[in-house]
Amino acid sequence: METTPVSEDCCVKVAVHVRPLIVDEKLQGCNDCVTVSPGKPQVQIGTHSFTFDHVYGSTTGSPASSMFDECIVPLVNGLFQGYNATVLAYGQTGSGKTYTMGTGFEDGCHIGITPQVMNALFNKIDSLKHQIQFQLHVSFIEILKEEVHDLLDPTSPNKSDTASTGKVHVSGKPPIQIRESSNGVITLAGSTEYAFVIICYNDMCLYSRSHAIFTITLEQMPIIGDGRVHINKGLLALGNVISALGDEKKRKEACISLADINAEETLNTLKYANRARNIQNKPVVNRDPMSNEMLKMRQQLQYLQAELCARGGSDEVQVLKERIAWLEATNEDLCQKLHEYRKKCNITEQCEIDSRNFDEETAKEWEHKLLQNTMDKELHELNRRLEEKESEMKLFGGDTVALKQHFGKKIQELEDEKRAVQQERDRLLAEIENLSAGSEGQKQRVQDIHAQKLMSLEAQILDFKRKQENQVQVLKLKHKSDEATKRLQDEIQFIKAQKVQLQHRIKQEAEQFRQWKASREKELLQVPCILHSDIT
Ligand SMILES: Nc1ncnc2c1ncn2[C@@H]1O[C@H](COP(=O)(O)OP(=O)(O)OP(=O)(O)O)[C@@H](O)[C@H]1O
Repeated sequence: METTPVSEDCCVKVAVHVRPLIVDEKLQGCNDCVTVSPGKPQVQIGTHSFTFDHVYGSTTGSPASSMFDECIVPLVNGLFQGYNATVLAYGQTGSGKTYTMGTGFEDGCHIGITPQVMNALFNKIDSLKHQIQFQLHVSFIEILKEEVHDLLDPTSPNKSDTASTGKVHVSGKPPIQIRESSNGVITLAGSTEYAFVIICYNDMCLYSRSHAIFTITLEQMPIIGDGRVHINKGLLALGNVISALGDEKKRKEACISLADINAEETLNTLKYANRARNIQNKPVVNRDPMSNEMLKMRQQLQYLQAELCARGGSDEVQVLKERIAWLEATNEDLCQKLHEYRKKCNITEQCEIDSRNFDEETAKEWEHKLLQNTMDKELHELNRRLEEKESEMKLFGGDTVALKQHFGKKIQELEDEKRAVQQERDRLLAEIENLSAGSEGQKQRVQDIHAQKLMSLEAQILDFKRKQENQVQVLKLKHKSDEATKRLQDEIQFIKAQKVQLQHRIKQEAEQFRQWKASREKELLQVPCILHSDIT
Protein backbone atom coordinates (compact mmCIF):
# COMPACT_ATOMS: atom_id res chain seq x y z
CA MET A 1 0.00 0.00 0.00
CA GLU A 2 1.10 3.49 -0.74
CA THR A 3 0.75 6.05 2.00
CA THR A 4 -0.08 9.63 1.19
CA PRO A 5 0.85 12.08 3.92
CA VAL A 6 -1.55 14.80 4.80
CA SER A 7 -0.29 18.27 5.35
CA GLU A 8 -0.78 18.58 9.10
CA ASP A 9 0.77 16.64 11.89
CA CYS A 10 -1.43 15.88 14.87
CA CYS A 11 -0.93 14.82 18.43
CA VAL A 12 -2.37 11.78 20.09
CA LYS A 13 -5.75 12.75 21.46
CA VAL A 14 -6.39 11.77 25.04
CA ALA A 15 -9.77 11.51 26.66
CA VAL A 16 -10.22 10.64 30.34
CA HIS A 17 -13.17 8.56 31.32
CA VAL A 18 -13.93 8.84 35.00
CA ARG A 19 -16.07 5.99 36.19
CA PRO A 20 -18.25 6.39 39.24
CA LEU A 21 -17.65 4.54 42.47
CA ILE A 22 -18.84 1.01 42.13
CA VAL A 23 -20.80 -0.85 44.77
CA ASP A 24 -17.75 -2.56 46.28
CA GLU A 25 -15.95 0.75 46.60
CA LYS A 26 -18.94 2.34 48.24
CA LEU A 27 -19.20 -0.58 50.60
CA GLN A 28 -15.56 -0.04 51.45
CA GLY A 29 -16.36 3.63 52.24
CA CYS A 30 -14.21 5.04 49.52
CA ASN A 31 -14.44 8.71 48.65
CA ASP A 32 -13.91 10.65 45.41
CA CYS A 33 -10.34 11.84 44.97
CA VAL A 34 -10.69 13.19 41.42
CA THR A 35 -12.26 16.52 40.60
CA VAL A 36 -13.35 17.47 37.07
CA SER A 37 -13.51 21.18 36.22
CA PRO A 38 -17.03 22.00 35.04
CA GLY A 39 -17.15 22.66 31.29
CA LYS A 40 -13.38 22.14 30.94
CA PRO A 41 -11.35 19.06 30.04
CA GLN A 42 -9.41 19.38 33.24
CA VAL A 43 -8.85 16.88 36.01
CA GLN A 44 -7.47 17.55 39.48
CA ILE A 45 -6.13 14.95 41.80
CA GLY A 46 -4.65 16.25 44.97
CA THR A 47 -2.38 19.11 44.03
CA HIS A 48 -2.02 17.84 40.45
CA SER A 49 -4.02 19.28 37.64
CA PHE A 50 -4.14 17.87 34.09
CA THR A 51 -5.73 19.11 30.92
CA PHE A 52 -6.79 16.64 28.24
CA ASP A 53 -8.72 16.73 25.01
CA HIS A 54 -11.84 15.41 26.67
CA VAL A 55 -12.95 14.40 30.09
CA TYR A 56 -16.04 12.20 30.43
CA GLY A 57 -17.88 11.00 33.48
CA SER A 58 -18.12 12.25 36.95
CA THR A 59 -20.83 14.72 37.72
CA THR A 60 -19.07 17.66 36.11
CA GLY A 61 -17.43 15.99 33.11
CA SER A 62 -18.92 15.52 29.66
CA PRO A 63 -21.52 12.76 29.42
CA ALA A 64 -20.02 9.44 28.39
CA SER A 65 -22.73 9.12 25.77
CA SER A 66 -21.05 11.85 23.72
CA MET A 67 -17.65 10.09 23.78
CA PHE A 68 -18.30 8.08 20.64
CA ASP A 69 -19.47 11.00 18.55
CA GLU A 70 -16.71 13.31 19.70
CA CYS A 71 -13.77 10.95 19.80
CA ILE A 72 -14.48 7.91 17.64
CA VAL A 73 -16.66 9.02 14.74
CA PRO A 74 -13.82 11.13 13.21
CA LEU A 75 -11.62 8.05 13.33
CA VAL A 76 -14.23 5.88 11.63
CA ASN A 77 -14.65 8.49 8.93
CA GLY A 78 -10.87 8.63 8.57
CA LEU A 79 -10.84 4.86 8.12
CA PHE A 80 -13.02 5.25 5.01
CA GLN A 81 -10.56 7.82 3.71
CA GLY A 82 -7.69 5.39 4.12
CA TYR A 83 -6.30 6.52 7.46
CA ASN A 84 -5.30 4.14 10.18
CA ALA A 85 -6.50 4.69 13.71
CA THR A 86 -6.03 3.15 17.11
CA VAL A 87 -8.21 3.43 20.17
CA LEU A 88 -6.34 2.44 23.25
CA ALA A 89 -7.90 2.12 26.68
CA TYR A 90 -5.38 2.45 29.45
CA GLY A 91 -5.88 2.22 33.13
CA GLN A 92 -5.46 0.15 36.25
CA THR A 93 -7.39 -3.03 36.87
CA GLY A 94 -11.08 -2.35 37.40
CA SER A 95 -10.83 1.22 36.17
CA GLY A 96 -13.41 0.55 33.41
CA LYS A 97 -11.38 -0.26 30.23
CA THR A 98 -13.61 -3.16 29.24
CA TYR A 99 -16.68 -1.17 30.13
CA THR A 100 -15.51 1.78 28.01
CA MET A 101 -14.33 -0.25 25.03
CA GLY A 102 -17.54 -2.23 25.18
CA THR A 103 -16.10 -5.64 24.65
CA GLY A 104 -17.74 -7.22 27.66
CA PHE A 105 -21.45 -7.07 26.86
CA GLU A 106 -22.24 -7.90 30.41
CA ASP A 107 -23.42 -4.46 31.26
CA GLY A 108 -26.78 -4.75 29.63
CA CYS A 109 -27.93 -1.35 28.47
CA HIS A 110 -24.41 0.07 28.08
CA ILE A 111 -22.86 -0.04 24.65
CA GLY A 112 -19.13 0.58 24.52
CA ILE A 113 -16.86 1.92 21.81
CA THR A 114 -16.19 -1.27 19.83
CA PRO A 115 -19.84 -2.15 19.21
CA GLN A 116 -20.55 1.41 18.28
CA VAL A 117 -17.59 1.40 15.89
CA MET A 118 -18.89 -1.72 14.23
CA ASN A 119 -22.37 -0.33 14.16
CA ALA A 120 -21.19 2.89 12.55
CA LEU A 121 -18.97 0.92 10.20
CA PHE A 122 -21.76 -1.27 8.89
CA ASN A 123 -24.16 1.62 8.62
CA LYS A 124 -21.69 3.48 6.49
CA ILE A 125 -20.86 0.39 4.43
CA ASP A 126 -24.55 -0.13 3.86
CA SER A 127 -25.00 3.44 2.66
CA LEU A 128 -22.06 3.14 0.26
CA LYS A 129 -22.47 -0.43 -0.91
CA HIS A 130 -23.82 0.61 -4.33
CA GLN A 131 -20.75 2.69 -5.05
CA ILE A 132 -18.04 0.83 -3.23
CA GLN A 133 -17.18 -2.80 -2.73
CA PHE A 134 -15.94 -3.39 0.82
CA GLN A 135 -13.98 -6.13 2.41
CA LEU A 136 -13.53 -6.41 6.15
CA HIS A 137 -10.82 -8.42 7.85
CA VAL A 138 -10.79 -8.82 11.59
CA SER A 139 -8.27 -10.32 13.90
CA PHE A 140 -8.53 -10.69 17.63
CA ILE A 141 -5.71 -11.43 19.95
CA GLU A 142 -5.09 -11.30 23.64
CA ILE A 143 -1.97 -10.61 25.58
CA LEU A 144 -1.39 -12.63 28.71
CA LYS A 145 1.88 -12.81 30.55
CA GLU A 146 3.67 -11.29 27.59
CA GLU A 147 2.38 -13.95 25.25
CA VAL A 148 0.05 -13.22 22.38
CA HIS A 149 -2.75 -15.66 21.66
CA ASP A 150 -5.19 -15.90 18.83
CA LEU A 151 -8.72 -15.59 20.04
CA LEU A 152 -10.16 -16.33 16.62
CA ASP A 153 -8.64 -19.76 16.49
CA PRO A 154 -11.63 -22.05 15.76
CA THR A 155 -9.94 -24.86 17.68
CA SER A 156 -10.11 -22.83 20.85
CA PRO A 157 -12.33 -24.79 23.28
CA ASN A 158 -13.47 -21.70 25.17
CA LYS A 159 -14.52 -19.57 22.21
CA SER A 160 -18.22 -19.42 22.97
CA ASP A 161 -17.66 -19.04 26.67
CA THR A 162 -15.28 -16.16 26.33
CA ALA A 163 -17.56 -14.35 24.00
CA SER A 164 -20.33 -14.50 26.46
CA THR A 165 -18.38 -13.88 29.62
CA GLY A 166 -15.98 -11.31 28.32
CA LYS A 167 -13.12 -12.84 30.26
CA VAL A 168 -9.70 -13.66 28.91
CA HIS A 169 -8.99 -17.24 28.03
CA VAL A 170 -5.95 -18.84 26.52
CA SER A 171 -6.62 -20.53 23.23
CA GLY A 172 -5.08 -23.81 22.22
CA LYS A 173 -3.05 -22.27 19.43
CA PRO A 174 0.69 -21.54 19.73
CA PRO A 175 1.64 -17.99 20.69
CA ILE A 176 1.56 -15.39 17.94
CA GLN A 177 4.80 -13.65 16.96
CA ILE A 178 4.80 -9.88 17.11
CA ARG A 179 6.89 -8.46 14.31
CA GLU A 180 7.74 -5.01 13.16
CA SER A 181 8.51 -4.43 9.49
CA SER A 182 11.15 -2.04 8.16
CA ASN A 183 8.53 0.66 7.67
CA GLY A 184 7.39 0.37 11.26
CA VAL A 185 4.24 -1.66 10.62
CA ILE A 186 3.41 -4.12 13.38
CA THR A 187 2.22 -7.52 12.23
CA LEU A 188 0.98 -10.49 14.17
CA ALA A 189 2.46 -13.53 12.49
CA GLY A 190 0.30 -16.59 12.72
CA SER A 191 -2.91 -14.90 13.80
CA THR A 192 -6.17 -15.98 12.31
CA GLU A 193 -7.76 -13.33 10.17
CA TYR A 194 -11.38 -13.48 9.26
CA ALA A 195 -12.39 -11.86 6.05
CA PHE A 196 -15.95 -10.78 5.46
CA VAL A 197 -17.37 -9.36 2.33
CA ILE A 198 -20.56 -8.67 4.21
CA ILE A 199 -20.35 -8.96 7.92
CA CYS A 200 -23.06 -8.39 10.41
CA TYR A 201 -22.83 -6.68 13.70
CA ASN A 202 -23.64 -9.83 15.65
CA ASP A 203 -20.89 -11.78 13.89
CA MET A 204 -18.32 -9.27 15.03
CA CYS A 205 -19.71 -9.16 18.54
CA LEU A 206 -19.05 -12.88 18.85
CA TYR A 207 -15.35 -12.13 18.78
CA SER A 208 -15.40 -9.34 21.34
CA ARG A 209 -13.17 -9.69 24.35
CA SER A 210 -11.59 -7.56 26.99
CA HIS A 211 -7.81 -7.30 27.53
CA ALA A 212 -7.36 -7.84 23.88
CA ILE A 213 -6.64 -6.21 20.56
CA PHE A 214 -9.45 -6.15 18.10
CA THR A 215 -8.27 -5.13 14.67
CA ILE A 216 -10.51 -4.22 11.78
CA THR A 217 -9.04 -3.89 8.30
CA LEU A 218 -11.26 -2.23 5.77
CA GLU A 219 -10.60 -2.43 2.03
CA GLN A 220 -12.55 -0.28 -0.37
CA MET A 221 -12.98 -0.65 -4.10
CA PRO A 222 -15.11 1.76 -6.07
CA ILE A 223 -17.68 0.07 -8.27
CA ILE A 224 -17.20 1.57 -11.77
CA GLY A 225 -18.89 -0.37 -14.52
CA ASP A 226 -17.45 -3.85 -14.47
CA GLY A 227 -14.11 -2.77 -13.13
CA ARG A 228 -13.19 -2.78 -9.45
CA VAL A 229 -10.15 -0.93 -8.30
CA HIS A 230 -8.67 -0.68 -4.78
CA ILE A 231 -8.69 2.81 -3.43
CA ASN A 232 -7.41 2.46 0.09
CA LYS A 233 -7.13 0.28 3.08
CA GLY A 234 -7.67 1.49 6.61
CA LEU A 235 -6.85 -0.15 9.90
CA LEU A 236 -8.72 0.38 13.08
CA ALA A 237 -7.26 -1.30 16.10
CA LEU A 238 -9.34 -1.03 19.18
CA GLY A 239 -7.34 -1.25 22.31
CA ASN A 240 -4.07 -1.91 20.56
CA VAL A 241 -1.59 -1.57 23.37
CA ILE A 242 1.29 -3.11 21.47
CA SER A 243 1.77 -0.62 18.69
CA ALA A 244 0.14 2.32 20.35
CA LEU A 245 3.10 4.61 20.21
CA GLY A 246 4.13 3.56 16.70
CA ASP A 247 0.80 3.94 14.99
CA GLU A 248 0.02 6.89 12.87
CA LYS A 249 -3.06 8.12 14.60
CA LYS A 250 -4.35 7.11 17.92
CA ARG A 251 -7.20 7.87 20.20
CA LYS A 252 -6.32 7.22 23.75
CA GLU A 253 -8.96 6.59 26.35
CA ALA A 254 -7.60 6.75 29.89
CA CYS A 255 -9.85 5.10 32.37
CA ILE A 256 -9.59 6.14 35.96
CA SER A 257 -11.38 5.39 39.16
CA LEU A 258 -12.68 8.06 41.50
CA ALA A 259 -12.01 5.97 44.54
CA ASP A 260 -9.41 7.38 46.82
CA ILE A 261 -7.98 3.94 47.39
CA ASN A 262 -6.88 3.99 43.74
CA ALA A 263 -5.53 7.54 43.96
CA GLU A 264 -1.89 6.57 43.35
CA GLU A 265 -2.72 4.42 40.32
CA THR A 266 -5.07 7.09 39.04
CA LEU A 267 -2.36 9.71 39.35
CA ASN A 268 0.05 7.47 37.40
CA THR A 269 -2.54 6.89 34.74
CA LEU A 270 -3.18 10.61 34.40
CA LYS A 271 0.57 11.29 34.17
CA TYR A 272 0.91 8.64 31.51
CA ALA A 273 -2.07 9.98 29.61
CA ASN A 274 -0.71 13.49 29.86
CA ARG A 275 2.62 12.39 28.34
CA ALA A 276 0.79 10.57 25.58
CA ARG A 277 -0.70 13.86 24.47
CA ASN A 278 2.77 15.01 23.39
CA ILE A 279 3.14 12.21 20.88
CA GLN A 280 3.09 13.70 17.36
CA ASN A 281 1.52 11.80 14.49
CA LYS A 282 1.71 12.32 10.77
CA PRO A 283 -1.46 10.86 9.27
CA VAL A 284 -1.16 9.26 5.87
CA VAL A 285 -3.65 7.81 3.42
CA ASN A 286 -3.08 4.17 2.54
CA ARG A 287 -3.65 4.00 -1.17
CA ASP A 288 -3.05 1.23 -3.65
CA PRO A 289 -0.43 2.44 -6.20
CA MET A 290 -2.50 1.17 -9.11
CA SER A 291 -5.65 2.76 -7.82
CA ASN A 292 -3.70 5.94 -7.21
CA GLU A 293 -2.65 6.02 -10.85
CA MET A 294 -6.14 5.06 -11.97
CA LEU A 295 -7.57 7.79 -9.80
CA LYS A 296 -5.28 10.36 -11.43
CA MET A 297 -6.23 9.09 -14.88
CA ARG A 298 -9.88 9.09 -13.99
CA GLN A 299 -9.65 12.60 -12.67
CA GLN A 300 -7.85 13.64 -15.82
CA LEU A 301 -10.47 11.91 -17.91
CA GLN A 302 -13.26 13.55 -15.99
CA TYR A 303 -11.55 16.90 -16.36
CA LEU A 304 -11.14 16.40 -20.09
CA GLN A 305 -14.68 15.15 -20.48
CA ALA A 306 -15.94 18.14 -18.54
CA GLU A 307 -13.85 20.45 -20.66
CA LEU A 308 -15.04 18.75 -23.81
CA CYS A 309 -18.62 19.07 -22.70
CA ALA A 310 -18.04 22.67 -21.74
CA ARG A 311 -16.52 23.42 -25.10
CA GLY A 312 -19.02 21.37 -27.03
CA GLY A 313 -21.53 24.11 -27.53
CA SER A 314 -19.35 27.08 -26.86
CA ASP A 315 -18.52 29.93 -29.20
CA GLU A 316 -14.90 28.94 -28.96
CA VAL A 317 -15.60 25.64 -30.68
CA GLN A 318 -17.55 27.42 -33.36
CA VAL A 319 -14.66 29.83 -33.88
CA LEU A 320 -12.26 26.91 -34.02
CA LYS A 321 -14.46 25.09 -36.51
CA GLU A 322 -14.61 28.19 -38.69
CA ARG A 323 -10.89 28.57 -38.39
CA ILE A 324 -10.39 24.93 -39.38
CA ALA A 325 -12.70 25.45 -42.36
CA TRP A 326 -10.78 28.59 -43.33
CA LEU A 327 -7.47 26.78 -42.92
CA GLU A 328 -8.70 23.89 -45.03
CA ALA A 329 -9.89 26.29 -47.74
CA THR A 330 -6.61 28.18 -47.59
CA ASN A 331 -4.74 24.93 -47.74
CA GLU A 332 -6.71 23.87 -50.82
CA ASP A 333 -6.10 27.24 -52.45
CA LEU A 334 -2.40 27.03 -51.69
CA CYS A 335 -2.27 23.51 -53.06
CA GLN A 336 -3.87 24.75 -56.28
CA LYS A 337 -1.41 27.62 -56.46
CA LEU A 338 1.43 25.28 -55.76
CA HIS A 339 0.24 23.03 -58.56
CA GLU A 340 0.08 25.96 -60.98
CA TYR A 341 3.42 27.24 -59.81
CA ARG A 342 4.97 23.84 -60.36
CA LYS A 343 3.39 23.77 -63.80
CA LYS A 344 4.88 27.17 -64.59
CA CYS A 345 8.18 26.07 -63.20
CA ASN A 346 8.10 23.09 -65.53
CA ILE A 347 7.38 25.32 -68.52
CA THR A 348 10.05 27.82 -67.51
CA GLU A 349 12.42 25.02 -66.95
CA GLN A 350 11.65 23.67 -70.39
CA CYS A 351 12.15 27.13 -71.90
CA GLU A 352 15.47 27.34 -70.20
CA ILE A 353 16.27 23.93 -71.57
CA ASP A 354 15.19 25.14 -75.02
CA SER A 355 17.26 28.25 -74.57
CA ARG A 356 20.19 26.18 -73.54
CA ASN A 357 19.50 23.90 -76.49
CA PHE A 358 19.33 26.91 -78.76
CA ASP A 359 22.60 28.27 -77.45
CA GLU A 360 24.12 24.89 -77.77
CA GLU A 361 22.89 24.56 -81.35
CA THR A 362 24.19 27.99 -82.25
CA ALA A 363 27.52 27.20 -80.71
CA LYS A 364 27.56 23.92 -82.51
CA GLU A 365 26.80 25.63 -85.81
CA TRP A 366 29.48 28.20 -85.15
CA GLU A 367 31.90 25.49 -84.32
CA HIS A 368 30.91 23.60 -87.42
CA LYS A 369 31.25 26.66 -89.62
CA LEU A 370 34.56 27.57 -88.08
CA LEU A 371 35.87 24.08 -88.60
CA GLN A 372 34.57 23.99 -92.15
CA ASN A 373 36.09 27.37 -92.80
CA THR A 374 39.42 26.29 -91.37
CA MET A 375 39.39 23.11 -93.34
CA ASP A 376 38.32 24.99 -96.46
CA LYS A 377 41.26 27.30 -95.98
CA GLU A 378 43.51 24.34 -95.43
CA LEU A 379 42.13 22.71 -98.58
CA HIS A 380 42.56 25.90 -100.46
CA GLU A 381 46.18 26.05 -99.30
CA LEU A 382 46.70 22.48 -100.35
CA ASN A 383 45.17 23.22 -103.73
CA ARG A 384 47.41 26.23 -104.07
CA ARG A 385 50.50 24.20 -103.20
CA LEU A 386 49.40 21.41 -105.48
CA GLU A 387 48.86 23.81 -108.31
CA GLU A 388 52.26 25.31 -107.69
CA LYS A 389 53.94 21.97 -107.61
CA GLU A 390 52.09 20.81 -110.68
CA SER A 391 53.10 23.99 -112.46
CA GLU A 392 56.64 23.40 -111.38
CA MET A 393 56.31 19.83 -112.43
CA LYS A 394 54.88 20.90 -115.76
CA LEU A 395 57.84 23.17 -116.17
CA PHE A 396 60.19 20.39 -115.29
CA GLY A 397 58.24 17.91 -117.27
CA GLY A 398 58.27 20.20 -120.47
CA ASP A 399 61.99 20.86 -120.30
CA THR A 400 62.70 17.21 -119.82
CA VAL A 401 60.69 16.25 -122.86
CA ALA A 402 62.26 18.99 -124.96
CA LEU A 403 65.67 18.08 -123.69
CA LYS A 404 65.01 14.45 -124.31
CA GLN A 405 63.87 15.16 -127.84
CA HIS A 406 66.80 17.42 -128.31
CA PHE A 407 69.35 14.97 -127.07
CA GLY A 408 67.61 12.09 -128.76
CA LYS A 409 67.83 13.92 -132.08
CA LYS A 410 71.38 14.88 -131.40
CA ILE A 411 72.33 11.40 -130.47
CA GLN A 412 70.62 10.10 -133.56
CA GLU A 413 72.48 12.61 -135.69
CA LEU A 414 75.75 11.77 -134.04
CA GLU A 415 75.08 8.13 -134.49
CA ASP A 416 74.29 8.73 -138.14
CA GLU A 417 77.37 10.81 -138.66
CA LYS A 418 79.47 8.36 -136.77
CA ARG A 419 78.13 5.54 -138.85
CA ALA A 420 78.81 7.47 -142.07
CA VAL A 421 82.34 8.30 -140.94
CA GLN A 422 83.00 4.75 -139.99
CA GLN A 423 81.69 3.58 -143.38
CA GLU A 424 83.96 6.07 -145.12
CA ARG A 425 86.91 4.88 -143.11
CA ASP A 426 86.12 1.33 -143.83
CA ARG A 427 85.93 2.14 -147.56
CA LEU A 428 89.21 3.95 -147.44
CA LEU A 429 90.86 1.07 -145.65
CA ALA A 430 89.49 -1.25 -148.30
CA GLU A 431 90.86 1.01 -151.08
CA ILE A 432 94.25 1.03 -149.35
CA GLU A 433 94.17 -2.74 -149.36
CA ASN A 434 93.34 -2.77 -153.05
CA LEU A 435 96.11 -0.33 -153.82
CA SER A 436 98.86 -2.82 -152.93
CA ALA A 437 98.45 -4.44 -156.33
CA GLY A 438 98.76 -1.09 -158.31
CA SER A 439 101.84 1.28 -159.19
CA GLU A 440 103.89 2.91 -156.54
CA GLY A 441 103.05 6.35 -157.70
CA GLN A 442 99.50 5.67 -157.80
CA LYS A 443 99.74 4.07 -154.44
CA GLN A 444 101.45 6.99 -152.95
CA ARG A 445 98.94 9.40 -154.28
CA VAL A 446 96.09 7.36 -153.20
CA GLN A 447 97.66 6.90 -149.77
CA ASP A 448 98.09 10.57 -149.43
CA ILE A 449 94.53 11.19 -150.34
CA HIS A 450 93.41 8.57 -147.95
CA ALA A 451 95.69 9.80 -145.25
CA GLN A 452 94.10 13.21 -145.55
CA LYS A 453 90.70 11.70 -145.48
CA LEU A 454 91.61 9.56 -142.54
CA MET A 455 92.85 12.54 -140.73
CA SER A 456 89.65 14.28 -141.49
CA LEU A 457 87.73 11.29 -140.32
CA GLU A 458 89.78 11.02 -137.20
CA ALA A 459 89.06 14.64 -136.54
CA GLN A 460 85.40 13.97 -137.08
CA ILE A 461 85.53 10.99 -134.75
CA LEU A 462 87.24 13.11 -132.14
CA ASP A 463 84.53 15.68 -132.54
CA PHE A 464 81.96 12.97 -132.11
CA LYS A 465 83.66 11.84 -128.95
CA ARG A 466 83.65 15.37 -127.60
CA LYS A 467 80.02 15.68 -128.46
CA GLN A 468 79.32 12.39 -126.80
CA GLU A 469 81.06 13.59 -123.65
CA ASN A 470 78.85 16.66 -123.70
CA GLN A 471 75.97 14.38 -124.21
CA VAL A 472 76.98 12.44 -121.12
CA GLN A 473 77.12 15.64 -119.13
CA VAL A 474 73.69 16.56 -120.44
CA LEU A 475 72.41 13.13 -119.46
CA LYS A 476 73.80 13.59 -115.96
CA LEU A 477 71.96 16.87 -115.70
CA LYS A 478 68.89 15.11 -116.97
CA HIS A 479 69.28 12.52 -114.22
CA LYS A 480 69.40 15.23 -111.63
CA SER A 481 66.41 16.81 -113.22
CA ASP A 482 64.63 13.50 -113.09
CA GLU A 483 65.36 13.24 -109.35
CA ALA A 484 64.00 16.74 -108.76
CA THR A 485 60.97 15.83 -110.75
CA LYS A 486 60.54 12.71 -108.69
CA ARG A 487 60.68 14.69 -105.47
CA LEU A 488 58.25 17.13 -106.89
CA GLN A 489 55.95 14.31 -107.89
CA ASP A 490 56.20 12.88 -104.36
CA GLU A 491 55.33 16.22 -102.90
CA ILE A 492 52.40 16.51 -105.23
CA GLN A 493 51.27 13.03 -104.24
CA PHE A 494 51.61 13.90 -100.57
CA ILE A 495 49.66 17.11 -101.00
CA LYS A 496 47.04 15.23 -102.96
CA ALA A 497 46.80 12.64 -100.13
CA GLN A 498 46.48 15.45 -97.61
CA LYS A 499 43.83 17.00 -99.76
CA VAL A 500 41.93 13.73 -99.94
CA GLN A 501 42.15 13.30 -96.17
CA LEU A 502 41.02 16.87 -95.61
CA GLN A 503 38.15 16.48 -98.00
CA HIS A 504 37.20 13.30 -96.19
CA ARG A 505 37.30 15.10 -92.83
CA ILE A 506 35.24 17.97 -94.22
CA LYS A 507 32.70 15.51 -95.49
CA GLN A 508 32.72 13.57 -92.21
CA GLU A 509 32.35 16.68 -90.07
CA ALA A 510 29.54 17.93 -92.25
CA GLU A 511 27.78 14.59 -91.90
CA GLN A 512 28.19 14.60 -88.09
CA PHE A 513 26.80 18.10 -87.87
CA ARG A 514 23.91 17.13 -90.08
CA GLN A 515 23.12 14.14 -87.88
CA TRP A 516 23.44 16.21 -84.69
CA LYS A 517 21.10 18.85 -86.10
CA ALA A 518 18.62 16.19 -87.16
CA SER A 519 18.59 14.64 -83.66
CA ARG A 520 18.23 18.09 -82.08
CA GLU A 521 15.27 18.85 -84.27
CA LYS A 522 13.82 15.48 -83.33
CA GLU A 523 14.24 16.31 -79.59
CA LEU A 524 12.58 19.65 -80.08
CA LEU A 525 9.70 17.93 -81.77
CA GLN A 526 9.32 15.67 -78.71
CA VAL A 527 9.22 18.56 -76.17
CA PRO A 528 5.43 19.17 -76.23
CA CYS A 529 4.82 15.50 -75.38
CA ILE A 530 7.08 15.71 -72.31
CA LEU A 531 5.33 18.85 -71.11
CA HIS A 532 1.98 17.24 -71.58
CA SER A 533 2.83 14.17 -69.58
CA ASP A 534 4.40 16.28 -66.79
CA ILE A 535 1.34 18.48 -66.42
CA THR A 536 -0.96 15.52 -66.39
N1 LIG B 1 -18.31 4.25 33.58
C1 LIG B 1 -18.75 3.28 34.29
N2 LIG B 1 -20.02 3.35 34.78
C2 LIG B 1 -20.47 2.36 35.55
N3 LIG B 1 -19.80 1.28 35.84
C3 LIG B 1 -18.54 1.12 35.40
C4 LIG B 1 -17.98 2.13 34.57
N4 LIG B 1 -16.73 1.73 34.26
C5 LIG B 1 -16.54 0.53 34.84
N5 LIG B 1 -17.62 0.18 35.51
C6 LIG B 1 -17.72 -1.04 36.23
O1 LIG B 1 -16.51 -1.21 36.89
C7 LIG B 1 -16.14 -2.57 36.94
C8 LIG B 1 -14.76 -2.78 36.38
O2 LIG B 1 -14.79 -2.37 35.06
P1 LIG B 1 -13.99 -3.07 33.94
O3 LIG B 1 -14.09 -4.51 34.02
O4 LIG B 1 -14.37 -2.48 32.69
O5 LIG B 1 -12.53 -2.70 34.31
P2 LIG B 1 -11.27 -3.08 33.60
O6 LIG B 1 -10.42 -1.91 33.51
O7 LIG B 1 -11.56 -3.70 32.29
O8 LIG B 1 -10.61 -4.16 34.50
P3 LIG B 1 -9.54 -5.24 34.10
O9 LIG B 1 -8.34 -4.53 33.74
O10 LIG B 1 -9.31 -6.00 35.39
O11 LIG B 1 -10.13 -6.04 33.08
C9 LIG B 1 -17.18 -3.28 36.17
O12 LIG B 1 -18.10 -3.88 37.07
C10 LIG B 1 -17.86 -2.25 35.41
O13 LIG B 1 -19.22 -2.53 35.20
